[in-house]
Amino acid sequence: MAAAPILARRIARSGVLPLCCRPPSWDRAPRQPPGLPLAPCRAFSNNKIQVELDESSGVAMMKFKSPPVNSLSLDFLTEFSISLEKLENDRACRGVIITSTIPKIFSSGLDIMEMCGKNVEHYGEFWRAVQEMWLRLYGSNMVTVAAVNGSSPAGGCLIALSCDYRIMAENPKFSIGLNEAQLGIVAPFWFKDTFVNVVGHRIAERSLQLGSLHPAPEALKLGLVDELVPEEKLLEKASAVMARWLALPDHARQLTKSMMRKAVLDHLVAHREEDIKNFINFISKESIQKSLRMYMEMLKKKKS
Ligand SMILES: CC/C=C\C/C=C\CCCC/C=C/C(=O)SCCNC(=O)CCNC(=O)[C@H](O)C(C)(C)COP(=O)(O)OP(=O)(O)OC[C@H]1O[C@@H](n2cnc3c(N)ncnc32)[C@H](O)[C@@H]1OP(=O)(O)O
Repeated sequence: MAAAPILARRIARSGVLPLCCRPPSWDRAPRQPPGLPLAPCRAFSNNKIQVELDESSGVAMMKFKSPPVNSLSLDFLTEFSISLEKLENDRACRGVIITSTIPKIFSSGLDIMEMCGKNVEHYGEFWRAVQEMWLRLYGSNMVTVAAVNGSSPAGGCLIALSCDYRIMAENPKFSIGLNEAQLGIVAPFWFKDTFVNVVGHRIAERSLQLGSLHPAPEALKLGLVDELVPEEKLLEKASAVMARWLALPDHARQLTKSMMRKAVLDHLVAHREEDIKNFINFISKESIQKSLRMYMEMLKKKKS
C-alpha cells in the first residue's frame, strides 16, 4: 500500500498538520522528573486521535477524541490512517487497543456531511480515505482490539469488525451494527465481507437488510462482539486479551491472520477505482442525497 504520497497531498489540502511536520511527536510524552528512570511510554496526539505506546508491553492505546460523536470525516480518516501507519512501522509496537474518549460514543460512523452536497472530486477523495483506513486496519500485522465503550453504528461498527477482537461495554443502551439501509444507502461489498467474516452469512444478510443496530447483549449473542464487560473494566479487559494474543509468536499469528483476511483485502485492492466510481455514482444521485438530508433532519429533530 504505497499511500504516503496520497496521504501527504490530502493532508496538505485538508490543512491537517502531518505528524512528521509537527514538533517531534515522540518527544511529546510527559517529561520525567530528573533522577527517575524514563517511563517506557511514547505518545503522539493530533487533532482527533490520541495515541500512547507502552514500549515495555509493545501495546499502543489509541483513543478517538473528536467531539461530538467521533464521526469519520476526511480529516479524521486521514489522521487515523497516519496513526496506524506510524504504529505499523514502529518495531516497538505489536498491538493496538482502539477506544474512545467521548462518553457513550465509540464512533458515529462516516461523517454524513462529507457525503452531502459536495462535488464529485470530494466524494472520490473521501471514499479513497475510507478505503485506505480499512485496508490499513483490516490488513494490519498488529494485534488489534476494539474496546467499544459506546454506540457504534455503520463505519464505527466497521472499525470494530476490522479488529481481531471486540470487547463492548455491557450497557444495553449502546448499540452496534451496519445500519446503512436505514439511511437509504448500501454497505459496500467490503463492509459486507468484513461483517460476514465475523458473524456468518445468515446473520449478516438479515442484519444488513434490516439495517439493524444491535444493543450490546444482542450483539454478543450474534457474535458481533466477543465479550461484554462493565464499562469501568473495559480497558483492563482489553489489556488482558491483548497480553494473551501477544503471547504467541508474531510471525505465526500474522501469517494466520493474513491467510484468513487476504481474499477480502485483495478483492478491494483489485477493484479500488471501480469501487470509488460506484460510490460517486451512487452518492451523487438526487434520491440518495434526499435520503441523507432527511436522515440528518431526523437526527436533529430527535434532539428537540
Ligand atoms: C452500490 C453501492 C456502492 C457503493 C457504496 C455506496 C454507498 C455508500 C455507503 C456508505 C457507508 C456509510 C457508512 C456510514 O457510516 S453512514 C453513517 C451512519 N451513522 C449513523 O447512522 C449514526 C447517526 N447518529 C446517531 O445515531 C447518533 O448521533 C449517535 C451516534 C447515537 C449519538 O447520539 P447523541 O449522543 O444523542 O448525539 P446526537 O444525535 O445529538 O448527535 C450530535 C451531533 O452529531 C451529529 N451527527 C451524529 N452522527 C453523525 C454522523 N454520522 N455524521 C455527521 N454528523 C453526525 C448530529 O447531527 C448532531 O449534530 P448537531 O449539529 O445537531 O449537534
